[in-house]
Amino acid sequence: MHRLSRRSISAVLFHTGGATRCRNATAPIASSNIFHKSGGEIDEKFRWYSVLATRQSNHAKPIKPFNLGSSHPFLGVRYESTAAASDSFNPPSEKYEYQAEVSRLMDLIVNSLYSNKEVFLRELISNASDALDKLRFLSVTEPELLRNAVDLDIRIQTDKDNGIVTIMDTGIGMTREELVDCLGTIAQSGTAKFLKALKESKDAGVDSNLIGQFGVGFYSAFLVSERVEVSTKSPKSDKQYVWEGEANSSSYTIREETDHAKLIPRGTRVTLYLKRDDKGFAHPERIQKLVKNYSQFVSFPIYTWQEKGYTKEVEVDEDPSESKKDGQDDKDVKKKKTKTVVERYWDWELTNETQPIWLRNPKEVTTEDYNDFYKKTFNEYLEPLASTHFTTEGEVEFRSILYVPSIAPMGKDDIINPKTKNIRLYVKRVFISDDFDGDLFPRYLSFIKGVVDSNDLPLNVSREILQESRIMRIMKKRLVRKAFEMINGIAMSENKDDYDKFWENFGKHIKLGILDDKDNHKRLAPLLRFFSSQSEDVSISLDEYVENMKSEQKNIYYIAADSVNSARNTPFLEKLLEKDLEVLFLVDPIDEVAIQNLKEFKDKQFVDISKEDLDLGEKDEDKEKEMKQEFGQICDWIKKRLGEKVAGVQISNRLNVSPCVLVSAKFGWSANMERLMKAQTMGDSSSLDFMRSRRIFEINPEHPIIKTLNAACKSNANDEEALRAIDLLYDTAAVSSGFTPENPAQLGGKIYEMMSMALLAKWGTSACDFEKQETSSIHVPETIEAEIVNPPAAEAQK
Ligand SMILES: Nc1ncnc2c1ncn2[C@@H]1O[C@H](COP(=O)(O)OP(=O)(O)OP(=O)(O)O)[C@@H](O)[C@H]1O
Repeated sequence: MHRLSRRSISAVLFHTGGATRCRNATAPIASSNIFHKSGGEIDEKFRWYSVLATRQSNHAKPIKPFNLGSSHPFLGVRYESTAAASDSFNPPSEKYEYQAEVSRLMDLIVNSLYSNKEVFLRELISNASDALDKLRFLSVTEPELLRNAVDLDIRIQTDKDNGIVTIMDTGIGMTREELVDCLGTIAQSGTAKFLKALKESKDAGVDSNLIGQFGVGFYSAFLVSERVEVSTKSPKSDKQYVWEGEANSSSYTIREETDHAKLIPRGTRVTLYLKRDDKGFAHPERIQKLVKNYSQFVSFPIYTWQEKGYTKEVEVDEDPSESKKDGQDDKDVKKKKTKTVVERYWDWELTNETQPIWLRNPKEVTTEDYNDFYKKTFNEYLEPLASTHFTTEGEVEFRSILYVPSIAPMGKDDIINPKTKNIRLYVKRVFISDDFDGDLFPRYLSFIKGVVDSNDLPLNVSREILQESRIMRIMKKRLVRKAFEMINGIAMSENKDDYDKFWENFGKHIKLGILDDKDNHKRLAPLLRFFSSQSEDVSISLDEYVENMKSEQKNIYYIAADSVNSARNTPFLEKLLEKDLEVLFLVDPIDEVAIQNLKEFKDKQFVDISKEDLDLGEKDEDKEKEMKQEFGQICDWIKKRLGEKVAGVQISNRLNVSPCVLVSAKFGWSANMERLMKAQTMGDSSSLDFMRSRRIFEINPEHPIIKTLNAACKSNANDEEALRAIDLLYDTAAVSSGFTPENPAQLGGKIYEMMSMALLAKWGTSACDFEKQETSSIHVPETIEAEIVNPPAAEAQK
């Protein structure tokens, strides 16, 4: 008989010119049809045939795990490689090109990803489970979809002799169009994410962990298979179709299934013809182990085809001459002799736990179970930071398990993207949706993952109905409260690292919550963390700050800056450090707005120490009066010189080292905010001018510069040098107070000018003379040398 190899099949291509479906902008391949030569003996062809296990024993009767019903398509069937299989005539196949991305992915899967191959089973089971979910969901409004009375389950059968694994489901199946759409293109997020992560991966080689993290969906079948066949029947179509693809091929074929032995009432059968080195996956025990490991929490029963055995007694024929005793005849001896034998048979075995974990009693579920469920449900690689399992009763009843992931989602946009598919909503165990737009959690808590199962919502619920639903609103409130309890649990935990991790990953979300959710300020505020003047390396909570407050201290002080380093060195801190008052350092751009929104914590007002009217609780009216008398004139003189640049000049109560500082108006932008707003205008900050807050110039009356200027003002208010010193003082104060100088080059010029004046005064020689001198011959007088080592300004700073 003519033997037709697969290679020769693909070579037998006939151009028919018939209608060919070809998608994705790839050039249509000429309508090529593959004919399986009638009567040809083809190795790879397998036929389904029924083998009902013979169960004769009345001893250990095998227990059937469930009643399949006679119409079940997969009842006790197994593959057999047989030549007789090719008797039927296969209809023409249509050939399609994969979308470019799929080709790239396939190439990667086949040629680069060697480790973690076993995830193929997880991916295919997950697809089967999704297909069953879809069917169950649609059948709520279209009960006729379930007209073929087959159970909703997944069955995995192996043929270890031939290296074949088959995953079958009775789910929604696919029409011909859906086959092209789903198994030739990448539209869905998981695989697209994988490709993106791969692209972003710095090293040119492939990180084998990525596949474990993301999965590559259906295409992972090619991790282990040289050929994949998907035979599928949708209730929307009268016909069953077969998709066939090979590793290392840029195209696939689709044909109609005509072999009656292979027809199924509904669902999908994925047949994997394993690569030579991967045939080990076709061992029934290995598949069983993988199902237990990866798909324990799939909410449909998963059966695997297992060899079983039971013992029975059988009679043994013996040689009568050996055992016959006097008076016994042959018959008596035979009757008594039996032996125990093991009878082998094959049957389906339920391999997973079908009661959803959230329906179980929390006391019986271990942390490991929760973590496994999390990883498997959300395709996560790392364990969650925390989880909570609860049932709410009363007005609305629902069960839920929520998780805090251990890392923030990749990509900057995710922080404000509430469409995360992180919450899976079930109604009476039927999966309804994971597509929520802030309906169950506010956007700042969109990182929370979990499942919610309610008996109170209608099954045929649309998004619009969900949004309007009072039940959803109540659910949202309770879920948010539980999420806060869970996060608080991390904060309270003895393991400080956990909260540090949480804060690093989701601190921004919490701050966003302060802006977005006024009603929950009381829950959000204790979660905030900041560095402070007394804790520069370890961030502290507001509770810790309040506990650490001085008895007479009324306010919570803060300064916003671009880094801890700038905050630590700001002149605004001087007096507070001296008085041992703690100051929070707000170094994240969102911090300042968040704190301004919060306004107070435990009845203590937040006070920006860079703003006017700073009250440090030490009012001495007599001293103030005295100071005003002594320095009132210089204040007016400086204001006159600076004109519109400042709204006023005042004697400062916050300085003890610096000569002056530029403070912002109470309700205006701080220097930090001005810098941030300017950065957002991308260069053109003219529109911001009117938004700038008025600035107040504060002077330190104890500082030698101010004292000297005070004397100059009193003796000659028109002294040019003194007036220029005021200009420089203003520019320098602006810089040290965190403002951007208006004219940096001019400021540089002023500093150089002052430097030359100072040098000339000290060295008593002109620059020209200085240049003329040999460096080695410069004589530094002893007194000056001492001053350089320990300059007067430095002494003042001490
Ligand atoms: N057993 C199946 N029954 C019905 N449709 C299926 C089945 N397997 C795959 N599909 C269809 O093929 C599509 C692509 O599958 P694939 O596994 O590549 O991605 P996905 O399941 O959508 O996403 P992900 O794997 O990231 O969860 C699915 O969305 C589904 O529409």
